[in-house]
Amino acid sequence: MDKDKIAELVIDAVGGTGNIKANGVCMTRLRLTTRDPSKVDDASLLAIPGVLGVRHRGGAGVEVVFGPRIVEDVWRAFVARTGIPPKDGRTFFAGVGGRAAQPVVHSPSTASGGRPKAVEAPSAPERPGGDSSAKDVTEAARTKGGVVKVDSQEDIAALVQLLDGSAPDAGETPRPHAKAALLVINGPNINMLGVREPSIYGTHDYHYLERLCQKAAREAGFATCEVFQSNHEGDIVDKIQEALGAFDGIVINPAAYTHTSVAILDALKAVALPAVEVHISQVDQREGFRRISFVRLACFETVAGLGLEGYAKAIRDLAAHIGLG
Ligand SMILES: O=C1C[C@@](O)(C(=O)O)C[C@@H](O)[C@@H]1O
Repeated sequence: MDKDKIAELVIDAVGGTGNIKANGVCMTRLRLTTRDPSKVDDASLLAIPGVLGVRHRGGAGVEVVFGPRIVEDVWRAFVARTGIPPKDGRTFFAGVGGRAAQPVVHSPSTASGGRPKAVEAPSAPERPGGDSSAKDVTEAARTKGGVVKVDSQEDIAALVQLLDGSAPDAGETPRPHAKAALLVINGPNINMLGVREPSIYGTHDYHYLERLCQKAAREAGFATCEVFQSNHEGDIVDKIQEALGAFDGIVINPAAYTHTSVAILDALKAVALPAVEVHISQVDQREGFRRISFVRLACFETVAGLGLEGYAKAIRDLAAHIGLG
């Protein structure tokens, strides 16, 4: 949908221009201060295309969460329509098209820190290129194209929060998208479940996995779940690209492409949807080449070695990550 139309719908849903006292924008959110917060219609806001959530701050503050790519366009249209200048006269941030690679936490499920944990072998995997720290990304944000400004502790904290997928600040009330859609992607030979190496991958067939994912998605609060499988790298890249704007998160088992595909990594980075990597087997305890995962660099968590049940965990963790439930 056109950003101007989205801005118009936002303005209507918060009670019209007359109800808006101040506005601002951060990397992911349109931040408004209202005159009468009771006029804010959360359901209408959540129904607007591109809106990922609504958060209330203090008595009169409301934040409409869009995500890093579209928020600034919507905000510009919003300012043009309302004529209300930004609160502090500055824009915040734009132009980082995707999340940075997240370090995978290789720890038991009691890992601390409030963010989803990886369920993986305890040994550190080899990862091509290494991790990007938030500091590196912040620096990149300053120097690369399309960037407006990242110059305060608050900006950096917000950037870290986005990269980290960490919990919202105390006092905020996360309200997830009313119709969250999940995409589960499976790579080559996963359609051979039940037949292929049952001692490693179990005896259940692919149809069983599809049903398991559908059930887990429903229970986790997703409104829809598509389970996709392909033996072809390009088809998986196409599917990931098509997910932009159509799905709220991805659970992916790239199978053998895990260990080889920069193209799938790049597609995941391009769409920047929250993603979980899942493997049926304990990849870190098998042949050396299975310890390399390219896609891991674009996923906030890896679940491995839990059999097909690992998909259910990945789906639950993704749901928690995007604020469902
Ligand atoms: O096909 C697969 C399946 C797999 O991704 C798993 O789910 O354990 C592990 C990969 O190494 C392998 O190529």
